[in-house]
Amino acid sequence: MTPAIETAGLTLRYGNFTAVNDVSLRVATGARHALIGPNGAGKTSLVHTLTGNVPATSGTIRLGGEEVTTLPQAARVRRGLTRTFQINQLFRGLTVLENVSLAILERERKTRNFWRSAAADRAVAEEAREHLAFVNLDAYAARPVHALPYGLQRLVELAIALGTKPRVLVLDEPAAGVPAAQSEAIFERIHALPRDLTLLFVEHDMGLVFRFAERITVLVQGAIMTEGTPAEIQADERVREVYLGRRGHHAAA
Ligand SMILES: Nc1ncnc2c1ncn2[C@@H]1O[C@H](COP(=O)(O)OP(=O)(O)OP(=O)(O)O)[C@@H](O)[C@H]1O
Repeated sequence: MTPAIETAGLTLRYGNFTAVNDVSLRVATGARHALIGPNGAGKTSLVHTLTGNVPATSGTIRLGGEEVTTLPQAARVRRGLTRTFQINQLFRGLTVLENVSLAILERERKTRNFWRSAAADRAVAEEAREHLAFVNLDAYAARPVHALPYGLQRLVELAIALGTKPRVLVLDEPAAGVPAAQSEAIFERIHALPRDLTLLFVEHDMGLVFRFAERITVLVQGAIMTEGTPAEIQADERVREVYLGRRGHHAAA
């Protein structure tokens, strides 16, 4: 089966520094695939190139078999590759419902001639409410985003991403900065996403990674060190060494 994402020799340089080094990654359709590695390993840089925030220096990126290497981010989103929005990208003064509705409106405006009408507005609000119900935020729909606790704002990010109708969702530390009890709740919602939606996520908490990932790629100094099932990665001496710090500190230096 054609992978949801496939990169070949993907490289990203910042000046003389190679942040992503010759990465050939395959993410299967419907996968729950985690990207892990010590601080500074290049995880976020790899996400940036995949989603089109930063152009790759060399190599290729395919989305469902179609090459998207040089497409801008918005064009990749239209093809179904979405990255969760960061909190600072939310319209914090607008309500939760308005934020999710805007993502849907943007999608509709881009994909077909979408004339504003009462019926269209109703359809958008209805879909937005469905996404909010999915992340258990129905009760917060009318609140301004800034009034929500941080953990709930992160769930708004997820609802907004769903508003783009993704086929592949890339999540860069979806629960970072959130108290442990709430990060469980965020991952529980991510876990409940439809099985045909491919998930690639960066996560530091190994407990969450081993519970929710089915496939794990380990990145060290910009390159793939190994890839495997959670059991394989857990048993891998080299991975342990990286996380115990010796090579990890070196990598982060
Ligand atoms: N815009 C930039 N210009 C120059 N170097 C950068 C830039 N962005 C990141 N880097 C460097 O690239 C390396 C990889 O950073 P990146 O943020 O991708 O790692 P990471 O694995 O996501 O780390 P963390 O787990 O700490 O978030 C780091 O050494 C970082 O300092």
